[in-house]
Amino acid sequence: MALSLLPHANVAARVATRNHPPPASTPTLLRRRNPNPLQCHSSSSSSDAAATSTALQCPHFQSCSGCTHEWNLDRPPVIEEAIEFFKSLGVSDFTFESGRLQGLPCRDCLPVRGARSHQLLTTTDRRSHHLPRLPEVGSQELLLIDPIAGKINLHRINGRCLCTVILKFQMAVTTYNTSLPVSDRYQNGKVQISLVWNSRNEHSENHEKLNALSNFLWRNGGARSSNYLIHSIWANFQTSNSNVIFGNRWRHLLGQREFWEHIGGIDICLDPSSFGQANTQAFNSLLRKLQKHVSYGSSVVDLYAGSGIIGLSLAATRKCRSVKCVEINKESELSFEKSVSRLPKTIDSTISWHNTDASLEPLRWLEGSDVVIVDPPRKGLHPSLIDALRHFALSERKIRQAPDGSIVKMKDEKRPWILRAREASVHVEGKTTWDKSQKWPTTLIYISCGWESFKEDSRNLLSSKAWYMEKAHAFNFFPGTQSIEVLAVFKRGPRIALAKKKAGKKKTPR
Ligand SMILES: C[S@@+](CC[C@H](N)C(=O)[O-])C[C@H]1O[C@@H](n2cnc3c(N)ncnc32)[C@H](O)[C@@H]1O
Repeated sequence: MALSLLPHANVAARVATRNHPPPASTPTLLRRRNPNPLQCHSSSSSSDAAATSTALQCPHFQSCSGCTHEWNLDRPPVIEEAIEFFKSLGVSDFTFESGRLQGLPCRDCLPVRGARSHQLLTTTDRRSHHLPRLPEVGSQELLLIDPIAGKINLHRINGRCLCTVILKFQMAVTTYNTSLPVSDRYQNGKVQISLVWNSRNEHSENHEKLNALSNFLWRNGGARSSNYLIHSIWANFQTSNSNVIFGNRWRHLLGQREFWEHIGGIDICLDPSSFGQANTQAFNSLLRKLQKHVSYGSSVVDLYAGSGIIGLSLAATRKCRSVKCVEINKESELSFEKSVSRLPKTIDSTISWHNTDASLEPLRWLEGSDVVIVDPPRKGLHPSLIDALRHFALSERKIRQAPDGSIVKMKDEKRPWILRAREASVHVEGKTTWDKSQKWPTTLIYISCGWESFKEDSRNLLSSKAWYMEKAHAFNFFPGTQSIEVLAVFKRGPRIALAKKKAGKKKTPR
């Protein structure tokens, strides 16, 4: 079934890797969680068994463009560079959690091209080979998809080619089924399918193909089928030729409307239109680590917040006095609202979600919080936000001297979209009234999925000595790739050497 779609040279290079598994070595730095059962039972710890347990074990490796290495998945090559990078910034206790290595990612969006193959919709594509497999269907009269290497091949539905009507599809797996023991939930996940349709809306021509396709999928994988694997089917309408993944119009077609996950200690609702992390388990580990870096009762601003998972999880687990989420995608608002509705009633936190561009007026969003969280897209932080982070950190004395403790200039703003953005789209008031005296973040937590942009942003932040980096952790969100997810904690001010700190302590009179 796997088709060789890569250029020849690329395939040859991978064959070479496959033929020579490197010796299994797990440096002390690399701590494995949920080790593969193979490894647990190998008290003889033969190097073969160890090498297998950290191998990709994917039949599509040679034909799929998703993964770059097949062996030692618990130590992606980029880790060597990361160790050196963090050491150069004064962080020598950098940690890397490799987590579970096989069958993890829960979300992917793949383009549709070409026409070949004989499958309904399997999930044996790049990075998604773990997803529950949908039944294979031999009929050539129906939709046939082969999601290898991101190239999904459509055949025909009722004799007509579909390639011109469907652009791509997104699949997301929910493991939220509280009637199952936690250990069984992953294997029993259900798939939410979003079909990105090349038309303006559900009434445009081709709508009968959309209905036929979704009904076909539902009949074969929906709640009443013997292979119940599909959680829901959505359509998105997108006619643009640009790189934009989704259009603005969404329609829920079949199955359950709400898609829930339990991450970071809370229930989270994720509509297909809002951002969702691809590896739920690794993201959960990241959130657990992040929570330890936020003091109880902090005020938090969560920039690039998506549907607010990070901020809401902190509100619940760190009893934050306030959480402000800032996100540019309006579609995430509904998911945020639904998640707020399931927060424990005991939470006494003022929570808000603002639909705006975090790079406009960044000082306004930073003011009044102890902790700022940034989780930007791959390209990293906006220059205006980096400037703002450096600016207030360097202007500390000026801030203290300002009569109202504020350095945000209150110009007479008239632009309606700025004024609208200042108002929270969602606002939940806490019960306790806190002292609202002005303050500025002393902790900056940077979550990054773009290693190159992260390095550059870190250098920019640190160059003025406005911040120093205190801790750094990385997580294996996509085993088999060079991609790592970084969690870095910065503290305001210049780094105070440990020796100096100790010396200072001795002098303190008792
Ligand atoms: C990597 S995602 C993180 C989302 C969220 N923190 C999470 O973990 O689910 C980046 C988010 O930044 C949002 N974003 C991109 N540019 C933005 C901007 N200029 N201002 C605010 N949000 C932005 C995207 O829409 C996306 O939801």
